[in-house]
Amino acid sequence: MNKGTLYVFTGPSGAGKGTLLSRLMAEDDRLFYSISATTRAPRSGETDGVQYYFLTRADFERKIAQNAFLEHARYVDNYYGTLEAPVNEKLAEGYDVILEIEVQGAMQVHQKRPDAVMVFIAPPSFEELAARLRGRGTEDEEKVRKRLETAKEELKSRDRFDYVVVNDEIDRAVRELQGILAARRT
Ligand SMILES: Nc1nc2c(ncn2[C@@H]2O[C@H](COP(=O)(O)OP(=O)(O)O)[C@@H](O)[C@H]2O)c(=O)[nH]1
Ligand SMILES: Nc1ncnc2c1ncn2[C@@H]1O[C@H](COP(=O)(O)OP(=O)(O)O)[C@@H](O)[C@H]1O
Repeated sequence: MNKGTLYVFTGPSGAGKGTLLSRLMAEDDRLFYSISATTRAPRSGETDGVQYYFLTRADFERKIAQNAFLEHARYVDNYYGTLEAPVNEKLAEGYDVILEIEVQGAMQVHQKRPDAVMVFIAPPSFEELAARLRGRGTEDEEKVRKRLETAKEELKSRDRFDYVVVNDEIDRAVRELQGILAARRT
């Protein structure tokens, strides 16, 4: 029997998911942030086991075959996935577990765990999304373009979520997210 609640946070790359969630995590010790596995290369400053478990494609595919993933998807040129065991452990311990994942994976979780709370983080506009992604400076222009192409599709699925939070101003958006969590805990 799960004691905690599973939250799925989705939204296009550059919308500000990481920024908002790190703020949320810092102020709430009942939350557990699920560390995903990925085949993408670490960015400078990223460490294995902190931002992601960085796996080779062969290791990732082995884990798919072992059914180790709650969900997994290909995003742009890489695999990303949520390992199921730690999520279940933390929910059983009473933590609210946060998944920060893209849309295809979010829909898989929605199917498998209908009680998961689905939250879409949206940028104020497509232009602002592009500006944030370029401003972050973590991807070269070709990868930025691919992410923005994917974002056009992802933005169409916002209506399939329980909540849509527009990340216009960080403090305001964090307060809105805190309100969603508080409503689920009463
Ligand atoms: N399906 C799925 N998507 C993930 C997972 N982890 C991260 N993602 C998503 O993959 C996309 C790319 O992530 P990343 O390369 O770290 O870029 P960033 O999120 O823009 O910093 C983002 O939309 C992430 O939310 C996961 O475990 N499963
Ligand atoms: N509300 C906001 N206003 C302006 N810039 C923001 C806002 N939220 C996030 N950013 C910036 O936008 C970029 C993308 O945010 P990030 O959290 O990395 O997005 P995601 O995790 O969704 O890919 C970062 O450079 C971040 O500092």
